[in-house]
Amino acid sequence: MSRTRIKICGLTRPQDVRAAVAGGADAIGFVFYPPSPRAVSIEQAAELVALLPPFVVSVGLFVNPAPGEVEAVLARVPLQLLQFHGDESESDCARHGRAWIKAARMRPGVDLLEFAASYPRASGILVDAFVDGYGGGGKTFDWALIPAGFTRPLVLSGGLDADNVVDAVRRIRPWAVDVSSGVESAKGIKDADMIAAFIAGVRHADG
Ligand SMILES: O=C(O)c1ccccc1NCC(=O)[C@H](O)[C@H](O)COP(=O)(O)O
Repeated sequence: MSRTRIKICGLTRPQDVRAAVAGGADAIGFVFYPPSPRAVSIEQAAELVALLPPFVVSVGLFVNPAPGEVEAVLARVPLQLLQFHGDESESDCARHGRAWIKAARMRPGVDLLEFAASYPRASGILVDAFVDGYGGGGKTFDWALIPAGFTRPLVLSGGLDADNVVDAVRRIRPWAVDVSSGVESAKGIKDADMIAAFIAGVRHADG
C-alpha cells in the first residue's frame, strides 16, 4: 500500500515552510486569492518557493483567476502544480501548461463522479467542505459523500487535524490529505508542533 501524500496549504512564512519540509510534507500550497488571510504576493511566494528542496511540490492555489493572473504568477514563481478552488471550467484549468488539480466543494447533492468526469485532465480531485470564502474554512464535510471505488487520485481536505486524520485516512484511503487550519495557531501562521502531530497521524494511519 502506497503512503498517503501530505499537502500543507496556506503558508506565508519561511519558518513555516522549513517546518513543513522538515516534518515530511510532500507538497506546500501558496494561496493567490487576495481575500484569503493566507494570500501571498508574487514576491513573497517566489522567496518561499525558493526554500523548497527537490521532490517537495510547490502548489499555487487560485479561485476564479482573471485572464493573465495565473501567467503573471508563473512568470515569477516556479509552481509545479496548480490548484483551482473556484468555479473554473476544465478549459480554464488546463490552459496554463502545468499539471493541475480541481477542488470539489462538497455538500449534500454533489455527485463527485459527475464532477470528476467534467475535469478529465485534472491530475487529481481535491474534496473540501463547502465553506464561505471558497476554502480554508477548517470545517469537515460528510465523508460518506465520497463514493466507494472513486478511481481518480483523491485529495481529502476540509477541517483535518491531528485528532481526525487517522480516522480519515483509515476510512477513505485517499491518495493525499491536505490541511491548513488544522496546523495553525492563527490564520496563515503555521505551528511546527501541529504540523509534526498531523504528519505523525498520517504515518500512523498508513501503518
Ligand atoms: O486557505 C485558504 O485561505 C483558501 C481560501 C480560498 C480558497 C481555498 C483556500 N484554501 C485551499 C486549501 O487547499 C485548504 O487547505 C483547504 O481549503 C482546507 O482548509 P482547512 O479546512 O482550513 O484545512
